[in-house]
Amino acid sequence: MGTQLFWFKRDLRVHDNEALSSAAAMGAVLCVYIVEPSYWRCADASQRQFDFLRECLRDLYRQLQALGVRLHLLTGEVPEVLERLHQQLAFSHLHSHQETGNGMTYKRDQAVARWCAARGVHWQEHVQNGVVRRLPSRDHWSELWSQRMQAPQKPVPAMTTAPWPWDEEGWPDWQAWGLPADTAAQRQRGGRTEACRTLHSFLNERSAQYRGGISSPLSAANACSRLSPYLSWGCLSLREVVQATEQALSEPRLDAWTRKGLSAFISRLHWHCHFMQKLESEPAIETRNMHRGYDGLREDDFNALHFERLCLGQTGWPLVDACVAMLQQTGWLNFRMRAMLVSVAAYPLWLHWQQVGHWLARQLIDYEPGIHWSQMQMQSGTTGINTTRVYNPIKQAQDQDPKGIFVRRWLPVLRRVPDTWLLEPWKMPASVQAQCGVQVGRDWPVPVVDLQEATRAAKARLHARRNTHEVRQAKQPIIDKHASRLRRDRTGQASAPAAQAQLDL
Ligand SMILES: Cc1cc2nc3c(=O)[nH]c(=O)nc-3n(C[C@H](O)[C@H](O)[C@H](O)COP(=O)(O)OP(=O)(O)OC[C@H]3O[C@@H](n4cnc5c(N)ncnc54)[C@H](O)[C@@H]3O)c2cc1C
Repeated sequence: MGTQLFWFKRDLRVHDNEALSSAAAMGAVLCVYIVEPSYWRCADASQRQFDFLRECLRDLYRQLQALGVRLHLLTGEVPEVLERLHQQLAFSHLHSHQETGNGMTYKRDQAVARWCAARGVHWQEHVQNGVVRRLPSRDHWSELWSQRMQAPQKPVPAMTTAPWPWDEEGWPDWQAWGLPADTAAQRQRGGRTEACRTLHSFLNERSAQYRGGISSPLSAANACSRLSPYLSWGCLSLREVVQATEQALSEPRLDAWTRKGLSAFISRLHWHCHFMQKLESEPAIETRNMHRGYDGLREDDFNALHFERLCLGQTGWPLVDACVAMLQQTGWLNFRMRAMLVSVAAYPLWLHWQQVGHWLARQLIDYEPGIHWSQMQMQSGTTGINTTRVYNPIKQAQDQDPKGIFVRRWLPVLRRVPDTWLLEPWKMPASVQAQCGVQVGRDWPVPVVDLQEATRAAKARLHARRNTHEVRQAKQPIIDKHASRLRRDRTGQASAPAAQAQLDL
């Protein structure tokens, strides 16, 4: 066999890396990571993700070094880089994982396939998780997912390497690309070492808080597993997380509360691939409504002021603005708060999901296009197959942050506002404003719309569309293509098949 080229994508680990094991079994391997300027120019990419990736690659470099193999970094568009490399070193096989990425990576992979065909290079794309390429029907998808998750993990392979034909390249300078600077000072650190530490602390120390702790933004940062960025970048395989959790569940002394929490956690790992499968099966949902009957609903009404207030965290609704502040600093939010942000954007602010989705994606260090765009559409009411969920940010604050601890933590300006006015500071009488030193209009914005009125109007517009004959008629094919065939009970256990399962919040 000739030289095997291994192309790391979002699978930044050597353990349980099916594609790497397969390449190593076929001969001497050259391992590359290609930094693609056109990817980083996409509207859903950001410097905080770029910085996180760099940490992942540093860690991967050390993992490979321990195997006597070097990770080579290259910068450029993938087909051009492959062409340059191939001229120096005629590799026979290209190995990678299948990727369910954004529109740019989808087109890039098509270009790579054409390049491989033209050069006679055999491209082996391996399965990475529970997402099935060219899935004919959703009917048996869950069984396939379980089979893949139960398969044995691939051990770290023994490897031989080939001589590298070029000088080593350095890490590219983000600023030199002229892209906006964006760092998240309190974000998680990248790399498998951190990923394993996080998995270990979740399973051994934090999982008792999972049940009951994941909805409030106060407890969620510790109660949630925090594995999302490591799963998105492939520092951990989904299978190893599923199997480690099952191992923890098999511990006879585990209490019932933690057991239920861990079962619910496994059901979310299932949802990880369930949502990604939607984008894999229909890449267009990144750019257009899943249900075309909702086309034109919000597109022409885009309000730049509403969008600016959302992105700056100046909507005037304290829980929303506190979530934006946390997101800017950490690159992470729990599910309920993400859903609330999108609901506020989609209903009272009446913003189309695409611009909001790009902004939110750039904030997230765990950005996973398949989950993200499916969730954006679901929370905006354009899938046509999910119940409309509208989150009232004032009620959410009463339920999830009743003492205002989270809001005051992330919005120092509100620290001296008395509890009575904390959820609606713009209603504070002038005397209270003077007492606490917060002047409405100067220190705190008045919301751009009346929450109740704007939400009522938005729901009415959406429901008017939903109730038309054409929209109802077009629902079934979407259910057939995308809906889960499992109904889950509150613990996340799969039970009887259902036309459309909803995520337990
Ligand atoms: C508008 C919106 C956008 C989102 N964008 C992303 C995204 O880009 N990347 C991403 O990983 N998650 C996304 N989610 C889902 C969810 O919010 C995050 O997975 C979760 O907050 C990550 O934290 P965790 O790993 O601690 O979660 P845990 O509760 O510990 O869950 C473990 C894992 O299960 C998966 N998971 C959990 N909840 C969901 C869900 N609702 N749908 C699909 N998979 C889930 C994730 O892989 C997660 O890492 C989004 C949700 C919404 C509402």
